[in-house]
Amino acid sequence: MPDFISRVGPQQYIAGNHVYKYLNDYFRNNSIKKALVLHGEKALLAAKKYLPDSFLATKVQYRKFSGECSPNEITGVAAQIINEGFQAIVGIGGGKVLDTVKSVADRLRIPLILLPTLVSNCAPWSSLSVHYHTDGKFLDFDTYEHSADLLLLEENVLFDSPKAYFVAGLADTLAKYYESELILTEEFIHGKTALEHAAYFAKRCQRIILGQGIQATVDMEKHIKTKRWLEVAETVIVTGGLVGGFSDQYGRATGAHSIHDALTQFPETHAILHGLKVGYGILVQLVLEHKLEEAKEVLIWLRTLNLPTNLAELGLENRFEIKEKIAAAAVRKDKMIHLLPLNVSKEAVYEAVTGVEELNDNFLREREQNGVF
Ligand SMILES: NC(=O)c1ccc[n+]([C@@H]2O[C@H](COP(=O)([O-])OP(=O)(O)OC[C@H]3O[C@@H](n4cnc5c(N)ncnc54)[C@H](O)[C@@H]3O)[C@@H](O)[C@H]2O)c1
Ligand SMILES: [Zn+2]
Repeated sequence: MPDFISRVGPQQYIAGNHVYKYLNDYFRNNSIKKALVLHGEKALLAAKKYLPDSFLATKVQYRKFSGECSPNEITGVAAQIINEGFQAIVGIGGGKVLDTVKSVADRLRIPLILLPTLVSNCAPWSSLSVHYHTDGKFLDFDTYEHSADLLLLEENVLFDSPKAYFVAGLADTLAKYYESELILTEEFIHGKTALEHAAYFAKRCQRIILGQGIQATVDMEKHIKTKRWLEVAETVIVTGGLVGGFSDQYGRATGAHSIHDALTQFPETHAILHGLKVGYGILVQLVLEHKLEEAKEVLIWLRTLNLPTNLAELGLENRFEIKEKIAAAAVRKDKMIHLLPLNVSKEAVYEAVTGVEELNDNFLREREQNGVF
């Protein structure tokens, strides 16, 4: 087995205005006469006005997504494709729809076309799917040899998509830098071109998101589509995807995502979007690494975006039992936190969670002293 495998990204990637028009060319160039479109309901509503009025030589049929990227859904979609002779699959939606069509395309080895309708994570870019049981419980994930054949990022659809997912996507993408920093060290990546690229893209995620993420969110609120907004959106979808694409197991989730996973044991956090729990996880990881200045920088960034930075804002009490449960779950043997080149114990995570509370208290105290309320 090779040391690591790069699955860089889609064969073709087009971002811009009215890019769905390219679908007709793509179908014609690849002699696709019949294609199935799997779509979310809101996703299709958002995408519809940018889709071609008609498909020239291709019969396109729409199928509504069941809501979960489950083995049942994948088998059902694959069966329809086989029974009705579709030659390609198109996904229109968020990460769950895209992950489903990726699994179907891998199973049937047919062309895969992705039209994401959210700026929430790098699912449009990556060659992997996260699978769930029909009831929404996590099942497993699968990586594929083939990436998407075509990825179309329609700026208008993405710009009009819900801001909450965008902001959560920023925090999730920011984590890519902090989670891989201790692994993709200068010494380790030296001379390994793919890993050097991964480290470059991870750093770029951090720089663009900390530097421009807040302003891009304001642009979205004011409904002013700026170059800056586009750059930040592509950072979430493309640059974030390139980190994992180039680095395989070395650029995976580590500390912040283990804290995220530990938080999911509390029903109070279920309604909080994935990226927000990961954002809090970055703080815990940085305190664990004793990087208090960086933790403060991320804390200010998160607070400016009104994202949770402490237990109370996650709906949890700052109590011994809660912190103990978070620490115990985060350091379970199978957790990615152990990929960090640190000896991470339950006690250390407990201390880090406590440290994040102190960081919050200090920040609020300083702010009060400076007369800002
Ligand atoms: N494959 C990967 O590399 C990867 C990476 C990160 C996350 N994921 C997976 O992605 C999933 C999460 O994806 P997600 O956050 O993109 O959301 P999602 O696919 O769960 O969709 C969230 C909601 O947004 C709605 N929606 C989609 N487009 C919309 C639009 N334009 N306007 C209004 N509503 C719209 C959907 O109908 C849905 O209700 C999880 O299953 C996660 O495991 C996969
Ligand atoms: Zn994540």
